[in-house]
Parts: sequence; C-alpha cells; structure tokens
Amino acid sequence: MRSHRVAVIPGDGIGLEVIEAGKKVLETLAKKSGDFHFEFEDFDWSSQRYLSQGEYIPEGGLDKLSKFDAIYFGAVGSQDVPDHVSLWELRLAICQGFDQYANVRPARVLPGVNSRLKGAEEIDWIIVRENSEGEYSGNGGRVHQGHPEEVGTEVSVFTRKGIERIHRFAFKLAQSRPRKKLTLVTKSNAQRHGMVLWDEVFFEVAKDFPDVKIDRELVDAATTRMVLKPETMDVIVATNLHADILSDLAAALSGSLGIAPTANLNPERIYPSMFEPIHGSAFDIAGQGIANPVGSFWTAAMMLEHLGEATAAERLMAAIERLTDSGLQTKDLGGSANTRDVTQAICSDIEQQ
Ligand SMILES: NC(=O)c1ccc[n+]([C@@H]2O[C@H](COP(=O)([O-])OP(=O)(O)OC[C@H]3O[C@@H](n4cnc5c(N)ncnc54)[C@H](O)[C@@H]3O)[C@@H](O)[C@H]2O)c1
Ligand SMILES: O=C(O)C[C@@H](O)C(=O)O
Ligand SMILES: [K+]
Ligand SMILES: [Mn+2]
Repeated sequence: MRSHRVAVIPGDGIGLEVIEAGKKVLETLAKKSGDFHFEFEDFDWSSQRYLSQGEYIPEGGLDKLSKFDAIYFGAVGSQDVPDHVSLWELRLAICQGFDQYANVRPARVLPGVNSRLKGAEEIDWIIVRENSEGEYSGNGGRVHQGHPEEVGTEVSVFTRKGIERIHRFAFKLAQSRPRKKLTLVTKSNAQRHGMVLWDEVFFEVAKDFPDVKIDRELVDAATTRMVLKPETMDVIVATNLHADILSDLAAALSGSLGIAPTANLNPERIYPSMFEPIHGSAFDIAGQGIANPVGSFWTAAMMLEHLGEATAAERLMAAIERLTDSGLQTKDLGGSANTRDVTQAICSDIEQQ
C-alpha cells in the first residue's frame, strides 16, 4: 500500500473548519481506494500559538516540515495579530523557505454553481502566480516613524532567474492544455524596469514553445477581459501581487471565493509543496460552521495529483462536481447547508461509488 506523509496546518479562522472537512474527505477516499493511505501529522502553527508562545513556527520547524511529502494548509490571519506579521511568519515563511515559486490557481464554474457573470461557463483558466519575489520580496523599510517626515518603502525585486523559471513553468502548463494559450499580464507601461524585464524574458522563453499561442495584457485591462471576454483566456501568468488580485476576481466570477484552490509548488521537488484553499481566515464567518469547504476539497484533489494519485484526484473532482450539482450548497453560493452537511454528503457519495 502506498503511503503519503502529509503535514496538516489548519492555521486560523475557517482554516480550522475547512481543513478538518478536507481531511475527512481524503481519509474516506483513501479507504475507498484501498491502495494508498495518508499519514497525517497535525501542526498547531497559528496565531493562537503566536499569541501564547511568541512564534508561529517553532525552532527547527521548517526542517521538520521538509521531511513531508506535502503540506495541507488552511489559512493564517487573526484580528489579534497584524496581518503582515501573521502572513510573513507563517504562509510566506513556508512558501519562500521552501522555494514554492509556482503558485497555481485554477478557476472554472463547477456544475450547479450560479455565477453572477453572464457567460461564466466559458471560464476555464489557470492563473500562474509568481510566488517567491516581486512585490512580495519584503524589501523596504520605515524611517522616522511617527514623525511628519516619515517614509515607508516597499521595493519590488524581480530577478531574471525568478522571472524565467515562472515563465517556463507557465509555458509548459499552457502546452499541456487543449487550447495551448498563455496570456502575459504585467503593468509595463507605468512600471518601466522590473515589469519590462518580465515582458522581455517572456518573449525570450516563448521562442522555446512555438506551439503555445501567446498574447499580452496590461493588468487593468486584464480585469475587464476576464469579465467581458472570459472565453479568450486560458493560462495567465502574472507577478505575485497582480496574480493574487486576479485570482480572487477569478474565484468570485466562478461563483465564490469559497471554491477556489491553490497549489504552492516547488516544481523541482527539492522541498515539499503546499496546498491551500485560496481564501483567508474569514473573520466574518469563522467559528460558525458555515464556511464552504469546497475550496479545500479541490485543493486536496490538486495535492493528490501532485502525490501521484491521479486516479484518486479524478475521483475526488468527480465527487466535488456531483456535490455542487446536487444543489447542497453553503451560504456563499446561495444555499443554506453548513460545512458539516456538505462534508457528510461528499463522504457518503464517495463511499457509495
Ligand atoms: N493564504 C492565506 O492564508 C490567506 C489568504 C487570504 C487572506 N488571508 C488573511 O485572512 C484574513 C482575512 O482576509 P480577507 O477578509 O481579506 O479574505 P478572506 O478570504 O478571509 O475573506 C474574504 C470574504 O470571503 C468570504 N469567504 C472566504 N472563504 C470563504 C469560504 N470558504 N466560505 C464562505 N465564504 C468565504 C469571507 O467570509 C469574507 O467575506 C487576513 O488576516 C488576511 O491576511 C490569509
Ligand atoms: O497574498 C498572500 O500571500 C495572502 C493571500 O491573499 C493569498 O492569496 O494567499
Ligand atoms: K489559504
Ligand atoms: Mn490572496
């Protein structure tokens, strides 16, 4: 029997609720499949831990994490800790620490889901987010704090190596899809250094992928194209911040932020990759048991794929689609089911297949 060691970090807020749900689904699936199983290990790395013990990740934590086959992550963020502290001390510490430079965010309208966008059934995108540098380099500072002459800088850093590897990743992904299209998104009219380098390297890499159809869009225009001509896009590659914003838009256009999945990949597999729903800890609904767990299920399917369990990933996706199609939906999708109802429904469906 194949065994997969998965580190589980539910984190904060609804992360706890949707990851518990996702784990149940994964366990049900493994039991049903019969030829693989999970060795889950839970980590309490969270804002609660930070508030009581002064750190999100204990000493030696990343070394310990590096031994796992994958990381299943919920969300980080608390009203009691500044957002930039929680994000940098946990999510970014792992993404950057494990060089998970390719952040992959698929978007499509699942069966039975009502999008507010006319023509949304045309959405079939994968947003590739550069996940290691750019606007998230953490390069900057504050001086003269609290004085009228105070200055804050946030300097984006784009390296040729960082740009080239994300473009190559995006080209390979586009090449593997039926439409073989790749759209480059930057803001190289206003930002005339790093973004121009992004564009230049893109067109250099493009020469190695003559079968991929390419085009280029400035990020502001990209938002309108996603809304007005969704069918014209396939794979989209963008910088850390731009792709962060575009992927929330993509999730909302496909029905809800509660559905969308993410893979933070270290494609060379030197370090484990991390899988998480796209959303955050959702202060407004945390603790109520009403979070949509579908994003964490779809995320689990991406993790299965990465672990080499392609058949199980397909079975899980099919079960997710039967679930959404059944109309049993949480409030964000216009339904009245809670997290537990939805989780029980998908588990019994998997058991009965
Ligand atoms: N990767 C991460 O861990 C991550 C991602 C985004 C935000 N955050 C953090 O989370 C906190 C809250 O951030 P935010 O409000 O900008 O974003 P958010 O994703 O937490 O919530 C945005 C909105 O979407 C709704 N929503 C999100 N997921 C949902 C789900 N599964 N089911 C139903 N509704 C859902 C929320 O209720 C809220 O109204 C902040 O601390 C932020 O830094 C962390
Ligand atoms: O931008 C981030 O890293 C935080 C969050 O918005 C995310 O998309 O994971
Ligand atoms: K998340
Ligand atoms: Mn985001």
